[in-house]
Amino acid sequence: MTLKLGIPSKGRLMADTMDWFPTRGITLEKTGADREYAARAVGIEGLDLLLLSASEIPRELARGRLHFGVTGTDLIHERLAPVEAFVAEEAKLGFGQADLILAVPMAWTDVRTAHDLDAVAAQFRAAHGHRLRIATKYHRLTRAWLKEQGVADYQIVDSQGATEGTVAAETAEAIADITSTGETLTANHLRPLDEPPILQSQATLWRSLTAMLSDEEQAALDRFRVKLGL
Ligand SMILES: Nc1ncnc2c1ncn2[C@@H]1O[C@H](COP(=O)(O)OP(=O)(O)OP(=O)(O)O)[C@@H](O)[C@H]1O
Ligand SMILES: O=P(O)(O)OC[C@H]1O[C@H](OP(=O)(O)OP(=O)(O)O)[C@H](O)[C@@H]1O
Repeated sequence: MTLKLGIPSKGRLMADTMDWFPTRGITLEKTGADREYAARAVGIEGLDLLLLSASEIPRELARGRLHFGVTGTDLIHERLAPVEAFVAEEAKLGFGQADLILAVPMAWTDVRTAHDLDAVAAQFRAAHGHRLRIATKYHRLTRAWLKEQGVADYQIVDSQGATEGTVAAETAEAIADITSTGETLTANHLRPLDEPPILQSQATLWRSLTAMLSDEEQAALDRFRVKLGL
């Protein structure tokens, strides 16, 4: 058996990951056809490279099917609890920075803080016949943050993409999502609450704490960490 490293299979996160490893002496190369999810690592023995969905990497690390994985802090914290039971952070990679925030319509000029949101949420059900809806794919992190802030009268609406569009589509009144430049929020007439982010995320290299290791894999793991200067 060989050591398994999972990296995001598409987009900026994959490109930036492929640029980061050569700076540490390991080259990651796509192999096969253009759209084939196949790749290999050059410059290190006994390391299999797997291209996976960024959002599935946390689960594969937790199940011990990957020894190492690159994905965002947001996805790890959303999907694994407690994080430290499943993975150890090996290196922050310095890209993929984004904040998980809660945003409301720009027109809600008097909703600036979590406290304001709580006041609106409390009145919302009486006025509209249903609880205030918050669209997000970050269910766990959003619920935990709202609880901490004392906001109770809301419901989560699942949104796996184009979350900023849900307010205009009238399937939610507020959203919790990742933002970096803020352009998507502005374009969709949304504004983050004046609160620190729910979570600050960046692309990170994680090591599985649950993967069983043969002697051979342990040796490959040690070589990998030394090569990366970890
Ligand atoms: N605008 C952004 N700027 C910086 N990082 C971002 C941005 N949007 C998403 N990310 C980060 O990229 C990572 C992966 O996000 P992405 O949405 O591509 O995953 P995914 O949709 O789960 O992937 P897949 O479609 O393969 O399942 C997350 O950790 C996220 O924080
Ligand atoms: O603040 P900004 O720079 O505008 O970036 C924010 C956007 O980036 C991400 O979407 P992405 O395109 O990665 O896909 P998604 O909608 O599937 O999450 C995120 O979900 C926001 O929609």
